[in-house]
Amino acid sequence: MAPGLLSANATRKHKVTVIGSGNWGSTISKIVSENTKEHPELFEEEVQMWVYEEEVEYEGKTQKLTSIINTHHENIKYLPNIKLPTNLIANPSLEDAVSNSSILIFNLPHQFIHRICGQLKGKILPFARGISCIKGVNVTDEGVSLFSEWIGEGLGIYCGALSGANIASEIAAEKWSETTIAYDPPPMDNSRNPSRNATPRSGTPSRNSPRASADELSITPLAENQHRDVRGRISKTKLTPVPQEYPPLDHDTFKTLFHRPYFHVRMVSDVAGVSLGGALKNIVALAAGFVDGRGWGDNAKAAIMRVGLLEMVKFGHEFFGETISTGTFTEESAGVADLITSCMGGRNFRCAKKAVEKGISVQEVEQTELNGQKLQGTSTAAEVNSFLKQRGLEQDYPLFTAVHNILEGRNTVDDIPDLVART
Ligand SMILES: NC(=O)c1ccc[n+]([C@@H]2O[C@H](COP(=O)([O-])OP(=O)(O)OC[C@H]3O[C@@H](n4cnc5c(N)ncnc54)[C@H](O)[C@@H]3O)[C@@H](O)[C@H]2O)c1
Ligand SMILES: O=P(O)(O)OC[C@H](O)CO
Repeated sequence: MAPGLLSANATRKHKVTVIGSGNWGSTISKIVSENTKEHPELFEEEVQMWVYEEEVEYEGKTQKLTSIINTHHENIKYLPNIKLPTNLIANPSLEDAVSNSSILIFNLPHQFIHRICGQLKGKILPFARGISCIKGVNVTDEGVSLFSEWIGEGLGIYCGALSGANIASEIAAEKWSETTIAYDPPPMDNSRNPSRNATPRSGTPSRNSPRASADELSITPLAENQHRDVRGRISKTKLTPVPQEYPPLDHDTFKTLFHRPYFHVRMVSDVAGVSLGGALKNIVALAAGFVDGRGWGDNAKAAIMRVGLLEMVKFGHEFFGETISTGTFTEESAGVADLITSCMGGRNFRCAKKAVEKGISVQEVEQTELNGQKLQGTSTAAEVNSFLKQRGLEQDYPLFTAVHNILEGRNTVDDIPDLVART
């Protein structure tokens, strides 16, 4: 960052907490800890990582995972053989880990986020800002929401999203990759340096959108105390501005926090597109594993990716059409690139492939092969299916529906070609 861009009033530094310490949680913690150390003008050097405490066997003794991480600087269970920076502190207390943190990075399997957010209510700084690295969707009776919006509304903060073609083990080994961070800074955070967030809001209002009236959408200028939710509506959440004593929380600051020579960041504003791409590609990756496990080869896998991408874009436009940009799916790491890497080597792909090869369930492979790591595709397939079924739309998403039905034993892999034939 050019020093001249930093506000002259910035006397405080941002404290960063990562909530979650799995395979990706530990990798992202490594990345941000390297950057807080390199940028003391913006961030406190020490990074907190909340760890769901476990007892693990290490050097012939049963020990707490947090104490192993803090002593040996390695998460031996979820990210073995990778040295973690010494300024990264593993903390088993959620409340203590988030205390006084102005940047909260949510990075845990989506099945645990409800309970964690419930525990965080009232415990975080009112002006904290979040980045969700979670790949999943939240389905309730009212509809489907993204974790970025669900966290933001639940905790009364603004929350962006990070997602991309990011298999954690490769990034932890510092092999080059790209990612996408979507952050649409609330104007109140931006007023000190409006030119610093040059990326325009992407996406165009949908004509068929039932959710937001035209004058609510991004064509309407916002008042100083307003901001938009991820669907482009004027948000009902009342935000507390980031105090002037802190460096502004904008695209430049977030890029400085996450960008590494081996982890290239592109900043965009389409939070819905970035969040949705990361969630839906996990369903497609299961399908890719199914056909690969069946021995059908690369042509079949490419067909799965083509159909899957179409369903991802269709879902985005149909349910988040107000703001979502097709370009997020077709041009960003969070879209097509994540789809490809996940269908070639992700955990969802690998477990689905092995399940077909061995004639057992994907859940069984997850239990026996992943050493506590969690698949996101199986629950996302069920959640998306329940949402589509309630609306009578299963037939409009034949691949998503086929994946759920195969997981449930109602279809087999051999049915896939006929089920997706019209797409
Ligand atoms: N691993 C990857 O390559 C990768 C890459 C990009 C994004 N992601 C996404 O990142 C998110 C986090 O995944 P991950 O790979 O870090 O996790 P993981 O599957 O490696 O680890 C599971 C985590 O869940 C924790 N946990 C277990 N039981 C718990 C409980 N009851 N309450 C709270 N936590 C509990 C464990 O301590 C562990 O940290 C997911 O949404 C995933 O899709 C993963
Ligand atoms: O291993 P998966 O299937 O959870 O996918 C990992 C990442 O999301 C790939 O970008």
